[in-house]
Amino acid sequence: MEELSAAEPDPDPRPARQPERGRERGRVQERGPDRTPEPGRAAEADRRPKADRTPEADRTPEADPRPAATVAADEPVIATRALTKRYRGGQLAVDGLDLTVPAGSVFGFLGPNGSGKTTTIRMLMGLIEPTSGTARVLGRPMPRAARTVLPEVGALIEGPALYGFLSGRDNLMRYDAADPTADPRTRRARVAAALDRVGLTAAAGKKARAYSLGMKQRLGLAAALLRPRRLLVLDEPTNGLDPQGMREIRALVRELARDGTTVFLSSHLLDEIEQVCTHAAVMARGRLITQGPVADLAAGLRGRLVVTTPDAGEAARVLKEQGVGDVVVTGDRVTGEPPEPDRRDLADLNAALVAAGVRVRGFGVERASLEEAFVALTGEGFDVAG
Ligand SMILES: Nc1ncnc2c1ncn2[C@@H]1O[C@H](COP(=O)(O)OP(=O)(O)OP(=O)(O)O)[C@@H](O)[C@H]1O
Repeated sequence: MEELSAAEPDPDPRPARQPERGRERGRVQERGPDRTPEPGRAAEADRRPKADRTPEADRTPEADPRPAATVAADEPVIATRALTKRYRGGQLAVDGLDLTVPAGSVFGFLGPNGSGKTTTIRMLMGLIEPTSGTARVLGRPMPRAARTVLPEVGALIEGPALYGFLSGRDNLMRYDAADPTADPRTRRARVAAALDRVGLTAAAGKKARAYSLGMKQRLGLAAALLRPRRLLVLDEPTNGLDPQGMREIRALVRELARDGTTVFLSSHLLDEIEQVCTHAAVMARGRLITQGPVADLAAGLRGRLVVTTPDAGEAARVLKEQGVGDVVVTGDRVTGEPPEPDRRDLADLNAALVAAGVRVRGFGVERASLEEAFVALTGEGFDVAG
């Protein structure tokens, strides 16, 4: 959809599909002028020295006139407590969610289709009211503090709403002009900097309808970056992109994070989370399964023993004899569950293989993947078809 859509009166509108994006899944066109934080709108970032800023906790948020940017440095950028959404039809989409997104993290919000990711994001952005529970973004309660919080947040929820008949540059000029706090005298420079940031300078004069999906996503990011943001919320930012487009968006996200912006991105792609994120939360059927640093999520799991050998059959026999479980032979690879470290040393396993005349080319333990962690935690596969 290229045109800005008008706000829908229904507080829980169920999404229209976006045919041009070729998505398999329907979603709301969130970026209507009244419904989504305008990418071009932002308040001045707080420039007071840190020492002048006091923690939020002892203040009444409503009575507090300070901008959201004064949130204490160690306070989570997003914190929800028992956040719950039951849609009018009775569907429990989000069930008692306690989410903590640390400042400075690239936080992956992972879950199969229908697990409640978009519903959570819509509550965080103040687009829909929770049924119960609370959500704080940049230290302020949402949706109550949306007016002060949203200017600090750049959001790309589904594809960006663009005017196809305008060039990329003119689309950004429009977004910037919609920001009452944006100085028109510096508009051109701001737009040029944002285009440069996302690598669209060369294509800035082209009409947006001629942009590839990846270019449209980048233009959406540029719109979100017209002003400095403390938090970027990206809903499935690489969905529908080709591998090159995915790489570009991921590189951009990493770069933004290096500059100190907290990035909250939803995805149903496990490897994307592993590649880009420092932290992650895993959702299934509206409930939080786990959250924490990505490195820790799979660390609790034992990896799989992998032996590469031209003598796979013999190796499998020896490994079973040595107490290795679930031995699987695939070509010249033999894998299995290593015995508990206190029962058998890996060096002894290797020695046993060699003693039996197995020619070992490779021997090691492969780290468990996030996917294995997910399967272990939920007892079910990570089925993206939901
Ligand atoms: N407006 C609505 N009215 C009724 N049910 C809804 C509405 N929006 C979402 N749901 C339901 O709530 C559940 C969670 O949906 P949600 O879109 O939040 O999940 P998701 O993890 O973002 O999935 P996807 O990636 O497929 O969008 C699903 O069962 C969905 O059908």
